[in-house]
Amino acid sequence: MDTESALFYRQLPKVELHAHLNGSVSSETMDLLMKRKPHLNIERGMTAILREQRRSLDECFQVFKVIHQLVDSGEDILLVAKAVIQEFAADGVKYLELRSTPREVTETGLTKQIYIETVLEAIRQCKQEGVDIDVRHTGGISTCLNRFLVAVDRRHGPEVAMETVKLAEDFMLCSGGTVVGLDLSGDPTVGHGKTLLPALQKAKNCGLKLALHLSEVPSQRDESELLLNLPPDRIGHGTFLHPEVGGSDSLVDKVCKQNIPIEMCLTSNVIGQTVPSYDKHHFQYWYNRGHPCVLCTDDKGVFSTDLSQEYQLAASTFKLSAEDVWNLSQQAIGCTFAPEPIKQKLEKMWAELKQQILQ
Ligand SMILES: CNc1ncnc2c1ncn2[C@@H]1O[C@H](COP(=O)(O)O)[C@@H](O)[C@H]1O
Repeated sequence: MDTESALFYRQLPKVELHAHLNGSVSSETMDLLMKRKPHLNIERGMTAILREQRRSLDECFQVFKVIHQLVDSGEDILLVAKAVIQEFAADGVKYLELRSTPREVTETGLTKQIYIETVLEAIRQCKQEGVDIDVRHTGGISTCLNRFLVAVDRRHGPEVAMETVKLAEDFMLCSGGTVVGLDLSGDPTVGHGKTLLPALQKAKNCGLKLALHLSEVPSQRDESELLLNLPPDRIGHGTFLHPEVGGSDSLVDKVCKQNIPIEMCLTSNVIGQTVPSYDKHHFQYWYNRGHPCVLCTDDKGVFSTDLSQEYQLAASTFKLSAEDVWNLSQQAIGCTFAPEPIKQKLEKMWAELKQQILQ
């Protein structure tokens, strides 16, 4: 990327809606964690995949297992969550919805409750520190607005999913609006979404927004048919929804009629080889239909990317003008799970920055 366009993408105000906390840990933070736990013998190449490399999805999921060994206490979670938020903010992200799967680790005293509380504490501290810096330097907002989605890992089955929904509901009610929704993620080749329907339905009924990974691999057509009836509020990936790649018109109809935004993660999909190359990415299909598409990073640490690079990649691959790129980043505001006043605040921020950045 030449420096001038790199600056444009960095300065572009952005919204990040699909970021898994443990997949987003930077190599700098990983180095710190590895130093703290030398007995694990984990090296850099085990926690991140270079942009040029290709892996099977299964190999990508092995990487998360390694990272989970490094991040296994409340102290670790506070460290990674704060660092990830600060890195997104430094990349020009103005609003971030982080997602993470609460875990329990007996040896360190970590419980799922403490896990979520710690992420919320990290968000609180970043807000506090951001405000402080803002006051001292009067230099614009130095952190981003944050919301949190509690993640259900599909591998753990329906009972754990139901427990997680209950936990998410409790936190939605006592987090002052920070916990806004539920994510369904995990290895898409494991389990079937129909067993998770009661938990997802319960989440929806209690007011949690649903961001569901759908059709990330080709075998999920029936599952997507079923889950789209809920319906979800956003779709993660949606790589194999349309008929050209083995999806169906019925799936496309459901997504379009309900106008469900799709979170798209170019680098992640190409490295994980669910998409053969950038120019074959399904972004093109949905963008050409005028459907709301939100560019996201997925796992910026594991896939060695950041949101500025994802915008730059989409622009160069699909020949988007600066105005198109601007509209894409602005459209993402409407796809957030933020309440109306926050959306208005973001719209105002975009309007104020437009002249300065697009000139
Ligand atoms: C590559 N595409 C993907 N598809 C599905 N699930 C994914 C994912 N990338 C990440 N995760 C989910 O996020 C977890 C790591 O972050 P947290 O420990 O929750 O913060 C992974 O274990 C997986 O469940």
